[in-house]
Amino acid sequence: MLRPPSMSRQKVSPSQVPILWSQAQAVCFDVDCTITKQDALDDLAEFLGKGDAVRQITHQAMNGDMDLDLALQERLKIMAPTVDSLQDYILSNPAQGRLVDGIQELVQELQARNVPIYLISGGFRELILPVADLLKIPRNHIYANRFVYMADDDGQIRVHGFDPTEPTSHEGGKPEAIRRIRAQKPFQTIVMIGDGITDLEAVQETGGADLFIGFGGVIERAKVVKGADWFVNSYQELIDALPRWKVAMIGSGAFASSVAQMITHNVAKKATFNNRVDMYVYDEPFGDTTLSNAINTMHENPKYMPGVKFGENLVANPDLQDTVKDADLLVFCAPHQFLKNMCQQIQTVVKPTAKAISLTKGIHISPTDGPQLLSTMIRRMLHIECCVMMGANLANEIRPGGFCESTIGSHSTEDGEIFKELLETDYFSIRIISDTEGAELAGALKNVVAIASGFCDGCELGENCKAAILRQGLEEMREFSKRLYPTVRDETFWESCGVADLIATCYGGRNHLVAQEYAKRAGKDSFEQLEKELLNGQKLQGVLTSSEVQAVLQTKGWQKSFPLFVAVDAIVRGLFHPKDIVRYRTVAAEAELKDLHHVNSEPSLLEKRLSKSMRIQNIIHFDDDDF
Ligand SMILES: NC(=O)c1ccc[n+]([C@@H]2O[C@H](COP(=O)([O-])OP(=O)(O)OC[C@H]3O[C@@H](n4cnc5c(N)ncnc54)[C@H](O)[C@@H]3O)[C@@H](O)[C@H]2O)c1
Ligand SMILES: O=P(O)(O)OC[C@H](O)CO
Repeated sequence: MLRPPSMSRQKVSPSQVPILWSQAQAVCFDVDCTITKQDALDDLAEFLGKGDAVRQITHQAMNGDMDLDLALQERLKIMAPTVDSLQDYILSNPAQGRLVDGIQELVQELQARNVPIYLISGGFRELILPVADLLKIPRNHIYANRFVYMADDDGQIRVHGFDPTEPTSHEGGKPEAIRRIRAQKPFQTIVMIGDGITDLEAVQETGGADLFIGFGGVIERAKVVKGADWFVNSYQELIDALPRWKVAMIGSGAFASSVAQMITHNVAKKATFNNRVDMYVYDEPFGDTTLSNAINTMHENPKYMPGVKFGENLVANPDLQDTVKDADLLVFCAPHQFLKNMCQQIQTVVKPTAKAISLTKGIHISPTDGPQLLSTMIRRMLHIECCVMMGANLANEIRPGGFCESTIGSHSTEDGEIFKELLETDYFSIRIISDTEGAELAGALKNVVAIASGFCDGCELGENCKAAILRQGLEEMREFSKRLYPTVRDETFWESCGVADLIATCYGGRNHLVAQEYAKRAGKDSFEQLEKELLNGQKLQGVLTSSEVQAVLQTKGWQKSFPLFVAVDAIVRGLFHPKDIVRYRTVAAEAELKDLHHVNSEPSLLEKRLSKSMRIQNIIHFDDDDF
């Protein structure tokens, strides 16, 4: 008996086992009798007519009763396969037929959660490759032995031994392989799954695995049963214990409802998600009941998106804290003026491990920190990661049979993939980019250009003029974003979140619609009145965003570089007629003068948004990480 007694290790406490399993950042599998039904060397020996002798040695080694390298040498000596016989064996034993029941499903479930999988085997690489390929496990995730070949006197090329530099050719090879994996990627939690004593060893050494799951579906070894943190005979047990993302939608307006409709159907189909979706509803009376009650009875949002059916797995909840408290994935889709207050309400109940995505378009102006991206505000207030989804996605056009594209901006590819899995459908196609800031700013700023386009159409200035406004708008969106964040990429503006959203919103959006009516009525009715009259409770984002953009321009002294943005704001404030959008460059210059001489007028929207102290002390400051 060559191995040190394995029982000295303190086992993981039973309450910690499911937690570690659900938080596994990488899972390592033994191969023989764990992923495949046989020990490949035993099977090869059988194929070569040397089964009995080899099986006996394997059994001794797997039970920890024989030195590993000696066992390997002995078995190879007995078999001495030629290259041709190895090929014959591999071809006559396709990987599919060698797999243990349930392993393919477990591997797929882990892959769907972006958990990297490694194979760590005392077996041989040549015999493992077809299995790895079938399971879509990258070949550089395999730690296994390699045959060494030599030509015999009779001209046959035969296996002569093995490469002693591979970690699993020696005692303690499996923990060594895990140490090598950690050296490449600093995973916090690594799980090892296997049937043998050498697999159990992988958890017993410093730098080894954090949890050992013994697998007895092929062979049950008493020492492994005793030493394992968790012993299972079926992979279904592990699949059932995997976490399922629980989703909360924060918002219940038109777009929130269209998106919730897609989410409810996606989670019902995909095992990575909990089937129930909670939706926060800012409640209001609806007929003789409340909107949240109506949603729960009708399985649609009869006020903001009538006729679009949610799955029955959506639960509308007027209690914001209750909606988010168990959620792993938070989808923020409320008008941006309400977002800060919502974040304040849920600060103490959001799971620290939750992840967020913001679909909200706008910028937040913090009285202390100045302007912030909404994703930054969510990140800072809730201490969780937040990515964004922006795109040409008019809510009332999102439906089966239609088609649209959207852009997820995410610093983490993994988070981007999780949200893509949640949100993508065959009629809602998503691309992930890393330029989160560019995507978010494009989504917010296009609403300002949409107002300009509404002025064009309301004053019948023609398509040439509107195209010129859109071109200038796109240019200012790009320039503004890049000045705030030098990392913003030009290419982002060619994505759905850029030019496509600009076009959709300037032709079919609510900002365009209301600005057009404002122009038709020559500015006699305020945007606030028109919003009430035309949108049935839906909220405009462009007017607020316009004033928020002005706050940035004025503080930075950038007005001259953004004449369209300045002109839109001046028209919205009633300083010019909407038809003046056609001469936005001169309007921008005149607006500056008008503002200077307008000392006794009503405070502008911009002034209202800036706190008194900020104006007096002129202390709006922009730290690098505010943007
Ligand atoms: N509608 C679209 O086509 C669309 C598309 C893409 C992105 N977006 C963005 O998504 C965000 C949400 O838009 P939407 O269309 O889902 O909403 P909406 O404008 O249709 O509805 C307004 C929502 O605000 C809620 N509300 C009203 N007062 C509130 C308060 N005091 N506190 C909290 N909530 C309150 C209402 O109940 C309603 O759910 C916006 O930023 C918008 O720009 C909208
Ligand atoms: O209807 P709007 O103007 O709020 O724009 C809707 C969306 O942002 C379009 O993607």
